[in-house]
Amino acid sequence: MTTHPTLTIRRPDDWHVHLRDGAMLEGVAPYTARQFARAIVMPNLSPPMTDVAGVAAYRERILAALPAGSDFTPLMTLYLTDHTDPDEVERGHGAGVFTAAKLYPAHATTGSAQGVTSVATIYPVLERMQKIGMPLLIHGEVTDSHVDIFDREAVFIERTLRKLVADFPALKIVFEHITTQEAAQFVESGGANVAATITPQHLHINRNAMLVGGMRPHAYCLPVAKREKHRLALRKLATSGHDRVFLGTDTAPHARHLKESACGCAGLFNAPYALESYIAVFDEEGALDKFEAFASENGPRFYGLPLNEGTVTLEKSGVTVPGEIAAGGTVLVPFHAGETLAWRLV
Ligand SMILES: NC(=O)N[C@@H](CC(=O)O)C(=O)O
Ligand SMILES: [Zn+2]
Ligand SMILES: [Zn+2]
Repeated sequence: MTTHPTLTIRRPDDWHVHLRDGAMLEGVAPYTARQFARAIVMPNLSPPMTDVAGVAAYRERILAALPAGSDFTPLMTLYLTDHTDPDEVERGHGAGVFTAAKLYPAHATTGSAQGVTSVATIYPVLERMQKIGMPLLIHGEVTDSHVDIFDREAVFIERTLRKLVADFPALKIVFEHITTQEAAQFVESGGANVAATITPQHLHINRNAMLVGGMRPHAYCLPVAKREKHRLALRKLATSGHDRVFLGTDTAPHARHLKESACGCAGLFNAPYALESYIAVFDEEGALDKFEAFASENGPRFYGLPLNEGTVTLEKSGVTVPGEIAAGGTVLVPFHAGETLAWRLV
């Protein structure tokens, strides 16, 4: 009998997920709950989650969608708009309903039509968040039609993020799903209050995966995958052991027919094999000793939350990802569809 190498780590969390609502929520939530103890749940539903009552009710729907016996904890977020009231933010945070608030520049991504038109309009909200110690999560892309889509993250750093960080030196900021060398450098050289999440897809693929040999909608997400040098910079940062960089899958399910379309939706469904996808990268980079910090320690430390008790074990015995997964009365194509990954969650 051959014995496979194994790796046991403290139970991990996912600091960026889209669980959706209704039948889709019921279909996808068990995949995240199987791999992670907690997850930051993004608020870009339609309509978006803009108040305490709405977010509290959404949390109940998530808990109701979990498999019997699951101890998964959804950590909820508020969707910021031009009209967000600082008092509502503080009330929801104080009541334990909002873990964080999410800044979507208006029209940057899926479900961002009611996002913030100019960061200046929410300065009173950011003042309050800084005061009460509530993290700000940012989809960091400009939406200016004159800016090339591959440059939108790097331009956001220069036009918006540098000033934001300077104006709110004590505000905890998570630069979500970073995709560029510029973002990696910004976070690495930033202060103790600036962190980033990195998705599995941006560690595995560059833009060729989307465009070579035909248009491949299942590799399309936002921010869009960039050229190879950016992927390599992200891999270096993720596997470096840097303590302000952590796991956030950005699992974002869209029905197959809505992705395979003349105007396909942005987002990858990576929840079912997320840990398998990440650990492949750490193994390839010779950095398995850094995986636990990235997956299970850096996130809770940055958010000021306790580390999870318990462990999960991964085994280097291989797992083949199915070509499609039925969920929510429709069909989803998972990230790595049809591929065999070296490690599997035991
Ligand atoms: N990442 C994506 O491509 N899509 C996300 C939105 C987001 O995180 O920007 C979605 O909700 O579908
Ligand atoms: Zn986003
Ligand atoms: Zn997202």
